[in-house]
Amino acid sequence: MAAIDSEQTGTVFNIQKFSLHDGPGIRTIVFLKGCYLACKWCSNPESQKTEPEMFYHERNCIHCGRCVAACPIGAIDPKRPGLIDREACTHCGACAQACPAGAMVQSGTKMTVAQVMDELRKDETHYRRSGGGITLSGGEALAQPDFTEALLKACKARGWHTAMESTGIASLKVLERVIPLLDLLLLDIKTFYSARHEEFTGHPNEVILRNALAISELAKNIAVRVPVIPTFNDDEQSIRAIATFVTHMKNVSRLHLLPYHNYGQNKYSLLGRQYGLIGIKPPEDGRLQKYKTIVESLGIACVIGG
Ligand SMILES: C[S@@+](CC[C@H](N)C(=O)[O-])C[C@H]1O[C@@H](n2cnc3c(N)ncnc32)[C@H](O)[C@@H]1O
Ligand code: SF4
Ligand code: SF4
Ligand code: SF4
Repeated sequence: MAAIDSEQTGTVFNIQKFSLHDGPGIRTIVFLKGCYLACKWCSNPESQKTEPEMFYHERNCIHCGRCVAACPIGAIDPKRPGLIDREACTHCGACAQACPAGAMVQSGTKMTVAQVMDELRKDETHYRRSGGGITLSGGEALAQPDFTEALLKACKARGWHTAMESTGIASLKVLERVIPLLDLLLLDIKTFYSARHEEFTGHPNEVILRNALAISELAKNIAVRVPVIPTFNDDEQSIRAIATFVTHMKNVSRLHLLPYHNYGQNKYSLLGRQYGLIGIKPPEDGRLQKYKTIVESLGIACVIGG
């Protein structure tokens, strides 16, 4: 394996330890910032922009004005600190550093591969004992290809199991560098229909579908994941179309149906944004069972949930 670039830098917004999801055993999930899509239901809205962003927790705010004084460009409203001119904001982080109350909190920080590895190594015994490892998530880890490649190489050099949650959006060159470093790829296919994809995620899906076929030649083990989102793809035709597409892919061990949840909804207001799917309820269990039967009828193992 080529030399590992431990000084490669990426923007990370969370390192979540002791996860029992997103791969086998006990895992650490490394969440990277930046995404090509903006799915209306996304539970990690803070992942979508590449740069660090500010969460404003109104209930913690003591209205001391320190963030306003610290901001070098006057982007924070003196009367309502939650009103940040997010277009003008340069992501310098001075407001969060000045806040004494944990009301202004920065999401996203630059880290080197060496710094992330220092964190991951603390749980190495758990990975070894449980057959676990690390999972890259986001955002889209492929949007930071050099960092992702260097981090995966560092993990493989220690013999850890590696996984990545992804939409597979990247150039073929990037895919060829990154995908072979994974023991498991959790690959989202959100819908087969491009116009519907564009309406709900901001982008069409031709590249995603084309890449999925290319990836399936490169990957050791793919678990396809379909977030089942009412008003978007929560119908038999949509699920059958995805599953039929998956029959043309190689190295797929199973397809997961992920029921919609609204766990990330409150984060939208903390970021000064509108949630795109207000009032939508998770799909009913009976419908999910029906979709599972459809997927299995095409010869694909199917699991409801992560
Ligand atoms: C946050 S995404 C990050 C990885 C990558 N961007 C993707 O979409 O595959 C991780 C997983 O969460 C799922 N997800 C995001 N928001 C969800 C929601 N509101 N309900 C159910 N699943 C959701 C995605 O479909 C994906 O499988
Ligand atoms: S991150 Fe910097 S530029 Fe943006 S609001 Fe805070 S202090 Fe102002
Ligand atoms: S520094 Fe923190 S507590 Fe003070 S006004 Fe700003 S957000 Fe509120
Ligand atoms: S692709 Fe993933 S991270 Fe990006 S917006 Fe959609 S669910 Fe969120």
